[in-house]
Amino acid sequence: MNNLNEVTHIDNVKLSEDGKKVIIIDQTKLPNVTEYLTLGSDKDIYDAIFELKVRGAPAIGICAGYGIYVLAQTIKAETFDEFYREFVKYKDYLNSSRPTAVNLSWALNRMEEVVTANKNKTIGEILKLLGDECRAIHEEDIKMCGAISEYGLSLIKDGDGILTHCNAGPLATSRYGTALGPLFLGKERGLNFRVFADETRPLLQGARLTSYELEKAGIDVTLICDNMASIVMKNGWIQACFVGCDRIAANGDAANKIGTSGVAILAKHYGIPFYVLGPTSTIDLNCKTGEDIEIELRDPEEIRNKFYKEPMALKEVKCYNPAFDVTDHNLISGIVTEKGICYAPFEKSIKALFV
Ligand SMILES: CSC[C@@H](O)[C@@H](O)C(=O)COP(=O)(O)O
Repeated sequence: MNNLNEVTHIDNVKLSEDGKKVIIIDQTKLPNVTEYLTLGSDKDIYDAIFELKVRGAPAIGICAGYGIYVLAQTIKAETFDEFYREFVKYKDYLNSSRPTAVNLSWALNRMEEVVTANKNKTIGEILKLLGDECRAIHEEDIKMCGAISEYGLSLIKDGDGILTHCNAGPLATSRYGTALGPLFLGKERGLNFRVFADETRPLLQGARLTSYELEKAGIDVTLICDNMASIVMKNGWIQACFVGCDRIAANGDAANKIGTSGVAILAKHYGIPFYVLGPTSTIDLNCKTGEDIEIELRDPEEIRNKFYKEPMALKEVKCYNPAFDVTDHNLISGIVTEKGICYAPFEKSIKALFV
């Protein structure tokens, strides 16, 4: 296996062989240590998602699917009603771990539908179907990332400079990734891109994960601080911006890691195309616009002293720490999904994906 293959085919979330545990790579330890964690309890799974040990919208969905399956197997119930009551408790608990990435509730709802559609079956049969469903969620994501990578690759050419924000590579998904997928696929086909990765304050997904994945795969990557995006664009080094997404509203407004909307505004200023790449599982038609998307607020300590030996601000200093922002659809050149690329007017092109 070459390094490229090792990166694109990493097993960041999987089910244990006996199907009773979820195994993840602890992304908080990367890039220094590759440590696998085995999750068996509801608290283990909740904490892994809340603490970003597993992160990235599609990976969270895959982990939630496997997680609820693992927990469903521990339910002691004589009747369907007893089983369903406990199942919903676990589902609601996992669903409350993070609010913004819709893939979490999307995967959990899919799993619940398996239960409700099969009330007449035995609990053993329902468990078997749940096992099939969570594996299908994972398999489908692998296929979706492959298709997104192909469509994304059609938007860029050999030698282009691409700016990305946060991490939307294999660690955040299943294989290849979304925003980084076209770059890995291009590399496989002998194309060379020059990537600028925003470090992505405050949790540094760009520094810790994106530059790690790209460097390991032999792709030309330069890490920059978030406030350097403007200068690299002005220098003429960026031909396109590729970012992932956590929830896309029906009008094309797209929530992604905090700082993404700033990149889009800069790109518009410099006349650089700005693409959002994500699976249709990240589209939430229940959100009419970005206004309907809940933005996760996280612990101020992540700004004050995470990753520093000494705190970087006084303990009493107020901090505002939204984990995501919404990029206005007017700033987006195209939304790349596994079913094709949506262009403005997004309301129409997004709707067409679901007919
Ligand atoms: C393919 S992952 C797309 C997004 O989930 C990603 O860009 C992002 O914002 C992740 O945020 P995180 O807080 O690290 O889970």
